[in-house]
Order: sequence, then C-alpha cells, then structure tokens
Amino acid sequence: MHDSLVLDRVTRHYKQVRALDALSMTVGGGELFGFVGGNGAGKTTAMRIVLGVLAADSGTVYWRGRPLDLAARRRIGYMPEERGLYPKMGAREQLVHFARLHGVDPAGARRRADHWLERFGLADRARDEVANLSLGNQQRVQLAAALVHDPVLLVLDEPFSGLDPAAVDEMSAVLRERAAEGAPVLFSSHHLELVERLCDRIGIIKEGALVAEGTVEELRSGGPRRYAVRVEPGEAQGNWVERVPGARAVGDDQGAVIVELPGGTDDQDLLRAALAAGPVRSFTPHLPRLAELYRETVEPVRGGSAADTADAAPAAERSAV
Ligand SMILES: Nc1ncnc2c1ncn2[C@@H]1O[C@H](COP(=O)(O)OP(=O)(O)OP(=O)(O)O)[C@@H](O)[C@H]1O
Repeated sequence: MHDSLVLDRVTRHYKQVRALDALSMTVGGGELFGFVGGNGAGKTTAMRIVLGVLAADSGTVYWRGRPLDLAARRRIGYMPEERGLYPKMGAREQLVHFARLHGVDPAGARRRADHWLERFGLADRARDEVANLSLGNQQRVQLAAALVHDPVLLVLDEPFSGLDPAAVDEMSAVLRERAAEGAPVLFSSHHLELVERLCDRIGIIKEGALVAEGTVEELRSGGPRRYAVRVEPGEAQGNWVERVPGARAVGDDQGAVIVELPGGTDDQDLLRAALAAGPVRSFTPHLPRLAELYRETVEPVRGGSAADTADAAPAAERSAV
C-alpha cells in the first residue's frame, strides 16, 4: 500500500524489560487503526519509536515503502500520552508555535491555528492560557496541535481519555475525516466499545507483540462457532449444554447462554438438547464483542489491575486509564 506505515519486527528493551518483541504491523493509508492492549503492553513504546523520540533495538519503521526518516517524521501529527502543551501559553499562540516548528510559514501557521480553533469551537478561548481550559478543551487544543501542520500520518496516544461524549464524537469525526483524506491514523485506546465502533482495523498487543489483528468483522467471526440460546423456564440455565459432546457454556448475554461448539458438532444437536430442556425462546449465532475477544486474548494482563479490563464501559463514562 502506497501510504502505509509499516513496523517490521521492532524490538525494544528497557534494561531487562522487553517492551516490544519483534512487533510487526501495518496501518494502511486512509485507515483508522485502533491499537489496544493492557497497561504495559507496549503501545506507547511503539508509538514513540514511530515518532523517533525513542530508538528501536532492532527492526525498522517504514513509511511509503522507505525507512522513516527525519523529513517524513516532521509530517507526522503526534499526540503524546503525557501531553505536550505549554500550560502558560495561550491556545492560539501555542498552535502557531507548533505549526512553525513543523516548518509552516508565519501567515500559514496563523491561518491554520485559527481554522482548528474555529473547528473545535475554541475561537473565543484563543487567548486563554491552556492551564485555564477544561480538560476536554485542553485535549482539543492538543489534537489541534497534532493537526496544525497538516500531517500526512497521525499517531495518537489515548486521544479519547478523559473526554465527555460530545468531545468523543467530535474527536472521532476529525479522525474519520483525516483517514478519509488518505492519512493512516494510528491511535491507542482502552475504550473498546469506541474502538469497535470507530476503527477500520484493530491490533491487539500483548507483551510487546500483536496477538490479533484484523477488521472488527474478521476478529469477531474468526473464532470458534458460538450460539446464544435462551431456554426457559425449566432447568438451571446452561446445564443442558453438557449433554452435547464438546459443547461449552462460555458466558451469558441477557438471559441467553452463550455456547461454543467444537468443529465437528452439528448445531442441530445443540438445538435438540435445548428443546429437550424446555421451550426455546431464541437460538442465534453469536459473534463476540471486541471486549469479549480482548478478555479472551489478553488476560491475564501483565502487571495490570482489574481496572485494565473494565474497558467495555461506554467511553463517556471512562476517564484516562
Ligand atoms: N522509560 C521506561 N523505563 C523502563 N521501563 C519502561 C519505560 N517505559 C516503559 N517501560 C516498560 O515497558 C513496557 C511497555 O510500556 P508502554 O508504556 O509502552 O506500554 P503501554 O501499552 O503504552 O501501556 P499503558 O496502556 O499503560 O499506557 C512496560 O513493561 C513498561 O513498564
């Protein structure tokens, strides 16, 4: 793909800790790529290496088929996890500064700063010091700073953390637009519901390597066959499943038991067992949500806590993890 960002077997250690373990992934031009993984999985390290603020021990990052060099890196729009605004500088002055840093001429820098302030509804806050803005508005300025030099590639470390629903929608729309214009957009997030809704493709990283990658549909339909079966009333939910050789109850969903079937098993056997247990209210194929896939793929999370896995909550209810 012409405008792809490619990480090819990128490895990075911090002393004894292997943060990236021959990580390979591709973000195509025009693609919104959601990078998910538990705390400490290696997302920030990978993004910093793309940006060139951190060196890889081995492996290469390619952009448009060539190793990413300094000139190309200046055309990346980056939102660092630790954020990077000057708290005492006015919002507009700051944006002009970042545009200039990336080589935009003074008039162009002012024009673009005004464009993004307008776009994010911050025109009347242009002179406010960033420290005096709300968290959501600071984040808008942060995104504007990543966009102000018209980047051809976006790398955003948890751009949605701490945003209210309106800001999430606004941020999503801007990322979609950039992708529609042809830029690869790579962003990390713990908001799985949002990632599932927004992304063209998703990569799940664990212990420094991708453990799953694909479109939402590919990931959801790639696992073993599952059915959601509601039998009622009658037996204790799910006990009847044991009568089908190899079948496993793996969860429940609004009163239905989720049953996983092994390769050779006929789904009619499952239906017959359900009918024998009581009236069957529903019997439908079940595709796991990203949150389920994530739990099955990633857990237990290395060095993480229970909070890492509460990701399925609506984005609006989650702040920075
Ligand atoms: N500066 C550093 N010094 C030592 N170890 C580090 C440093 N930065 C990261 N690590 C370690 O490298 C691993 C990967 O960390 P990284 O920050 O890339 O993960 P992450 O996926 O971005 O996590 P999070 O979701 O918490 O932001 C972790 O084990 C982390 O503790």
